[in-house]
Amino acid sequence: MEQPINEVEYLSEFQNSLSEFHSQNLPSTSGTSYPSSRPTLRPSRNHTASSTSHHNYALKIINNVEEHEGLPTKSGIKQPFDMDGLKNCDLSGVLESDNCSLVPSKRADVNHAAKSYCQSEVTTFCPSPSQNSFYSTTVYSEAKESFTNTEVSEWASSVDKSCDESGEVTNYCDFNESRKTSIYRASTGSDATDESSTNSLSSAMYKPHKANDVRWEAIQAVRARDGMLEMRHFRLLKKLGCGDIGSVYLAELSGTRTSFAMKVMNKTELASRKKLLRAQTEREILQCLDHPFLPTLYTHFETESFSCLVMEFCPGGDLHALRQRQPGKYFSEHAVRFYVAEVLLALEYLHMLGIIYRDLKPENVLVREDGHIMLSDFDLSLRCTVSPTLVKSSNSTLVTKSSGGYCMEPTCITQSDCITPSCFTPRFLSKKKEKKFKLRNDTHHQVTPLPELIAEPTNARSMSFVGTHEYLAPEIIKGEGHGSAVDWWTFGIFLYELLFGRTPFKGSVNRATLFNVVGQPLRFPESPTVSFAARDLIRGLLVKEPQHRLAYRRGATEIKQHPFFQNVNWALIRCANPPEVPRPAAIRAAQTEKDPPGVKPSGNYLDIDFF
Ligand SMILES: Nc1ncnc2c1ncn2[C@@H]1O[C@H](COP(=O)(O)OP(=O)(O)OP(=O)(O)O)[C@@H](O)[C@H]1O
Repeated sequence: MEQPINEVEYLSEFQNSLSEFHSQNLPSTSGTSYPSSRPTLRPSRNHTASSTSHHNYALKIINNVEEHEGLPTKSGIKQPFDMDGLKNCDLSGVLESDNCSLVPSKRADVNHAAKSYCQSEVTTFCPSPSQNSFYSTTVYSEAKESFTNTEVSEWASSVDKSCDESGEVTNYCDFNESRKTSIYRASTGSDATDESSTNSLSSAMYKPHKANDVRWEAIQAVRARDGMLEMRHFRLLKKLGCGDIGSVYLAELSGTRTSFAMKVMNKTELASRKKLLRAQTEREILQCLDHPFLPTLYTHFETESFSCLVMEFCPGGDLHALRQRQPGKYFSEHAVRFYVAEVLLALEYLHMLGIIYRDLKPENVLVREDGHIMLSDFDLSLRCTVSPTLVKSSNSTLVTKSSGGYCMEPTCITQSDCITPSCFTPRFLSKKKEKKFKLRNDTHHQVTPLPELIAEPTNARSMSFVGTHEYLAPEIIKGEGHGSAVDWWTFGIFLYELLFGRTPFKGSVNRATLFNVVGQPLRFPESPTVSFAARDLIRGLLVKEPQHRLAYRRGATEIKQHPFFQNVNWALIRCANPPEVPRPAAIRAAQTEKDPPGVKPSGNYLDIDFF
């Protein structure tokens, strides 16, 4: 057996060799430098001060618009901020806690609805038993006010403290027992804790859709041999990037030829920056995901100094970089349809689990080895309860039959001009069987009413000021409290950016951008030419009042039914040919080449220090 290593030395040695490498001033690996990623706004560490400053900042934008060059005057726009509302809105304590309201819900209904929906496979993938237990172990409580604490006891105690200090928070926080602690307990104690060794985390081990994954098999084999995974099992090959709460490394599971992305977070730093909870939220969210367009957490382990998340490695870079490489720096409508359709399925799945993503932007959409996407970065996500409702049921026999079938949406039988026909039939079917399959499906569709499940956490509310300037929804900027509709706003901005190569409300500076989001109407550039359906979808999504926004009530279901997606086969999109597949040489380069010199970590941490 290999000798255990000192991971602090190991990592610092690795960092040193990287700096040495940088100082040699070697040419960039890619030869192309792209504009750095747009930083994400995060709640400040000081809740009370920062919450006030957010709103002061927002109010200042409106009250002092005259100061701002090139912006319309105050009289030129409707007063978009509710001053009285803000006065009455004490945000202390709720800012960083990301509290949300809990929908009173009957456990049985939830389980039944979720189960029926899973059987139908409308979303392609269903929550595993761990997710079902997510619903069933939730402590439901009726929220007196808009906010109910959903965080761990560690957090509750710090909020309690601020409640004592401010004396006002209790009006807004209706604490219930920590449901997080009842589902996943944070591993804080021991030096080396692989999740497999922790009972409370064992549900996270159940990933039914990973059965044939070589990486999963390699991990399981090491577990079977050594008991649990530790740092010594991995060889860190290169630094992939650096985020707000940690650095991501390309890592090889020693003795296997499998690569992973390992997010390494320094626990002392997390604690001193009060980011432990964010890190824990991200880990807990990753643990319950099992979806083709979302990251797989292969394992998590803790060492004395670090908390490490081992995820799937995406060698294709992100959509932000990929867009820069397109002619005109925008994607074709065909490619856009593919990417946004996959993102939509990922968001739908997240909402079904009560997770509001809140940080959609091309930088967070990574490209897998096969060209399909993976939504990454969950440290800003908001968790809340969701009450799935089966609004349209179908004959149970047919639903069962369909669960083994391929296609549930009425639109999916039409041949597509936007996504190659190969995606409409499973790859493993022969031509003859394909024909039969299509016939059977056609008939099926004519007679089978589709079940429709609404799993939109419509009642969730958070007051956090989080996101990326160009992607912030108006309700976040205005501090009105926001819910799942923010994901549909960002989805609209994302769609716009991929189609036009820029976001719709970008101003010369961040202040101007925020002002434009709130006060400026949506406009489309004359070129490139984009279909009416695409523009209509964007118009529906970029409605400033969340309650009038497309998908506000019925979530992704509404968007999937829009003509822009008319011919998309939702159930089989994961078998579709992606617009671009990373070339083997590019993959090899991503895996073997060292970092280019002077690479600045993307996604730099940006506190709201400019307020
Ligand atoms: N699974 C992955 N495969 C390949 N690269 C990855 C993977 N996950 C992250 N990265 C790279 O590592 C960088 C850091 O990722 P991380 O999720 O920690 O933060 P971020 O998204 O950049 O920023 P933040 O979390 O601060 O918003 C990313 O920019 C991305 O380039």
